[in-house]
Amino acid sequence: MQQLIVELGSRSYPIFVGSDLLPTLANTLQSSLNQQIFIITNEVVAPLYLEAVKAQLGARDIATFVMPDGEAAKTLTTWSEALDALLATGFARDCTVLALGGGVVGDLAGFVAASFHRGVDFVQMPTTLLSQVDSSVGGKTAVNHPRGKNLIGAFHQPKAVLIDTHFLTSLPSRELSAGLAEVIKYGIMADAEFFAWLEQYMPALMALDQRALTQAIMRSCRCKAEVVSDDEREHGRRALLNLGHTFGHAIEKAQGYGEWLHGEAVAAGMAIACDISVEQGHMLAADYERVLTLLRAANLPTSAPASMDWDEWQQLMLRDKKVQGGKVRFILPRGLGDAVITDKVAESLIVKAVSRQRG
Ligand SMILES: NC(=O)c1ccc[n+]([C@@H]2O[C@H](COP(=O)([O-])OP(=O)(O)OC[C@H]3O[C@@H](n4cnc5c(N)ncnc54)[C@H](O)[C@@H]3O)[C@@H](O)[C@H]2O)c1
Ligand SMILES: O=C(O)C(=O)C[C@@H](O)[C@H](O)[C@H](O)COP(=O)(O)O
Ligand SMILES: [Zn+2]
Repeated sequence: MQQLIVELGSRSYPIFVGSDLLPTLANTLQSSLNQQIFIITNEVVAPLYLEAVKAQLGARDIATFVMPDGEAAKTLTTWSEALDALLATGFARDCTVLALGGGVVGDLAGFVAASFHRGVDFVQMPTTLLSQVDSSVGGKTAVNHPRGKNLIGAFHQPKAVLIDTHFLTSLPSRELSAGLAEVIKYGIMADAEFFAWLEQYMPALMALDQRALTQAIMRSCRCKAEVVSDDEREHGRRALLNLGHTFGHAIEKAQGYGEWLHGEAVAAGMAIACDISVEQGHMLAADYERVLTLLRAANLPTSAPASMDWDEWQQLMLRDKKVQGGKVRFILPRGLGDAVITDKVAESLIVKAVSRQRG
């Protein structure tokens, strides 16, 4: 098992990464779990892993909320139902909310933990690649709104994150690819060497090679942890983790939550951001081609759906949480391993980039 720490002073927490952590779960999480544990999971993950997790928690008081599957369930309605179930347990403020599932479960459970009794302990057991490399770390919790993605939520850091790569053995390949989009994101925005490593190891990652997966997860979590430690509440550089998301969130909303997976939409969004950067004379055309090649090697889309017109793009992007003074702020790469936050992008470049079709 490997471990790293998200440094946040008195709220610092460990991330444990390994390939068979379930049997020693209680030991590993001993200091992070309370006596009363409210597990939030979903209808797909529960039959696969819930009993095994409960069996490891020993003589604790355990209650469970099983939510519907999918992005469409990341709503205030599900959040409210989870809170009803939690209130019905009679659990007190010293309970732990444990998220067992992908990013949808984690984001919703985190918001339940942030709001129950004004905030209780939260532990993440992410079961998708995307949640293991990104959403379980950093404390962004949220639900979607018909007007846009993640519009309602809170910052609420977990007490611990337990990443078991064994979970990935049951993950559908489309979901694996979606997770790889966020992995590739770290390479583009912050780490050119990691990007080159991914070019070499993408076939191994797609084949679920355990060594390669562990390395990719560790490097991704290290990158995210470092950014979060530096700027927990996104006053500045944390926004770089949003590379591809201004476009991606617009795609997810426009297509109907769950039609495009989050990672797929982010992949297309990153291709658009790189395209703009090339047009602005920053990213080299050759590096842009490397990005497209790597996204394709991970079976990810590299262009937006043709059905979206410019009015829809504009409307949706203006609801992005990075908007300041009525201006949309974009995360644009300057080259591989480097990105900036900017509101200085000619509209014509954006129109061109979102409507360019590459198949
Ligand atoms: N909070 C953050 O910092 C952050 C970061 C990135 C993404 N997100 C959010 O995360 C969400 C996407 O997360 P996701 O990609 O994990 O999607 P998801 O949670 O919908 O999981 C993907 C699918 O895989 C299933 N699944 C989960 N674990 C499985 C397993 N081990 N075996 C088989 N099936 C399994 C799920 O039931 C679901 O059908 C989005 O809502 C996105 O906005 C949040
Ligand atoms: O942790 C962050 O910060 C991120 O931006 C990570 C993103 O991958 C993630 O999708 C996040 O939920 C997006 O945040 P939002 O503030 O744009 O809703
Ligand atoms: Zn994301």
